[in-house]
Amino acid sequence: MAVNRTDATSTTEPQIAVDGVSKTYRSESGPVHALDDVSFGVGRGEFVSIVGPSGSGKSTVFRIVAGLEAATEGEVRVEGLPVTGPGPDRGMVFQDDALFPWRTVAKNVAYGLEEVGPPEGVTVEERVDHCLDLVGLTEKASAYPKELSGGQRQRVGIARALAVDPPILLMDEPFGSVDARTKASLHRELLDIWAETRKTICFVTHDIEEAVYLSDRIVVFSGGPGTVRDEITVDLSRPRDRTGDDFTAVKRDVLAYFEDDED
Ligand SMILES: Nc1ncnc2c1ncn2[C@@H]1O[C@H](COP(=O)(O)OP(=O)(O)OP(=O)(O)O)[C@@H](O)[C@H]1O
Repeated sequence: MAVNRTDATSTTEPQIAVDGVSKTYRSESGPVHALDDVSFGVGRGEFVSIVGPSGSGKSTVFRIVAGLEAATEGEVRVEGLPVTGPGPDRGMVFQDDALFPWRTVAKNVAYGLEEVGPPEGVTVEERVDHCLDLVGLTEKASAYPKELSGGQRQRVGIARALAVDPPILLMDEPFGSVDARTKASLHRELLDIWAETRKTICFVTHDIEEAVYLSDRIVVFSGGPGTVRDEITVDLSRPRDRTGDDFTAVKRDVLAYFEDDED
């Protein structure tokens, strides 16, 4: 079950509310304080990126929002209801595409639908076809993951997350391991999908240019333990020109937070 329905709060709060979240891991070498009193919100239909140095808790907060990990203190609410585990309201895309090698592309995309069923009025096959079309992989439906490029595998991961039609897409460094050119085309495709589906996207990256290119807003983390250092609204029209003066100025603003970081 995704949420605990006994604790609904005000409807005026953002769709995703990360509220005073701290996280301490218990490891063999002692406790690791990964997050300290982290709060931020993500509005419905918004594209928000979390950036920060390595080890600042970006993946940890992602996993807590996804419901894969519990907060030590504080809570995450989605639509006002505390997250207690993963749910079909939050699709996840990871850096490691985590596809099933023994399943075809179509069967990988169908995976989540086998549990929750297709959206009303369509069959599993129609839904899979639609999602493969969204990511431009229709002709690879019968291929196996090993027959795909890294960028194509990430597209399958996105199609799989979209298949159950979650209102929220959580993405943890999804393009971290693809080359720069593929990354740029995946960026354009993701923005097209976002514009078409109006999903809320929460995106973790350490690539500042990627964050400025994609996001409405950037939440800047600082490390040791992870805290929210600032939030930057990216007030640039789309499509964005990575070489433009405005773009470069925002990038410089975000970079400035990293330059005086100890990391
Ligand atoms: N399962 C775990 N057990 C113990 N410590 C952990 C665990 N997962 C993460 N940590 C620690 O928590 C801190 C935050 O890690 P996290 O992976 O969230 O950072 P990050 O910002 O995503 O880093 P990166 O950009 O390098 O992926 C780090 O000090 C890390 O070593």
